[in-house]
Amino acid sequence: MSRHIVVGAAQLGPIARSEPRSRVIERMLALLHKAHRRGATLLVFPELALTTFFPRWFFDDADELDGFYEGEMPGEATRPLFEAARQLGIGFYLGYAERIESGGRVHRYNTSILVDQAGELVGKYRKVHLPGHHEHEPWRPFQHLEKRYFEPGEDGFGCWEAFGGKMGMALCNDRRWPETYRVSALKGVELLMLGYNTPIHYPPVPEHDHLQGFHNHLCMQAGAYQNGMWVVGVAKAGREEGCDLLGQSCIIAPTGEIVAMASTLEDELIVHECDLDRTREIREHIFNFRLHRRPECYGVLVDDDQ
Ligand SMILES: NC(=O)N[C@@H](C(=O)O)c1ccc(O)cc1
Repeated sequence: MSRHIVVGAAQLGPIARSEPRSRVIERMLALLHKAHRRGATLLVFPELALTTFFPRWFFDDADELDGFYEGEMPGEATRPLFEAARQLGIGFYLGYAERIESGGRVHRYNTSILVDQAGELVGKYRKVHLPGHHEHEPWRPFQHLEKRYFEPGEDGFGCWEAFGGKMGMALCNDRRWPETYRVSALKGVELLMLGYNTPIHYPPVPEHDHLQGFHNHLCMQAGAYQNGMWVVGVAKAGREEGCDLLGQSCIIAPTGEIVAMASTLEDELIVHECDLDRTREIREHIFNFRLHRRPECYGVLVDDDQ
């Protein structure tokens, strides 16, 4: 089987709070068809791709909050995406807010799924590194209440055999953490998909606002190179409900080089043919984990007593 995958990154422009799921799905279907025409067999959508980035508001009303979550996947609104995937033979990664009831309790996660070219679910990932805060902080111009609205995923990072390779998933803030890439690489991941919603303004440290684009690429390029993997980072971008979100969606080679990048803050498709065997240029040489890694010196990474 060919080790080349034509991958698309489907950046989304802003989604208004009032925009119905059906309209967002239409936008996503347009990108899916376009990606198919350009030969892609895998399309990566952003984090929380079906709604506006709702953690920017404090909600008192549980029903209003629940309106942003999916109780089933596929559900009524998202089924057309699965059907198009099957008809066109193009798989996808999708980020969404997941609400489940289990053990008599409600659980909410910031989740992504991987769907194959037959429209079948391959895997699910629940965000590990939840940023932001838990309580309402009225001093902020907008909230970042991910810690309130989601539980951290307990399954950690995975590796899914699909599309002729080994695929990994992460979400937004995960991309800033080296452990995300290293754990994924140790599990064999060759291509890591990653959706994000990144406000340009960072209320606790506004001195860093002008560095958002730099930090975005810095961590993903370093993660790709230091672990010899392809990274596909996909934004929800533009001015959404008065909040500016970073764009610059990109596809990064295992050498750390950006090989494709979005140039707008709107719905935009970028495509690249990724040769999964290029992971070997790095993994069999400079970052040959078996030969050069020294885990006996890294104990403090996982054990606070060392
Ligand atoms: N959706 C996200 O995970 N966004 C985060 C990121 O871009 O890393 C993030 C982290 C802290 C903030 O105050 C705002 C946004």
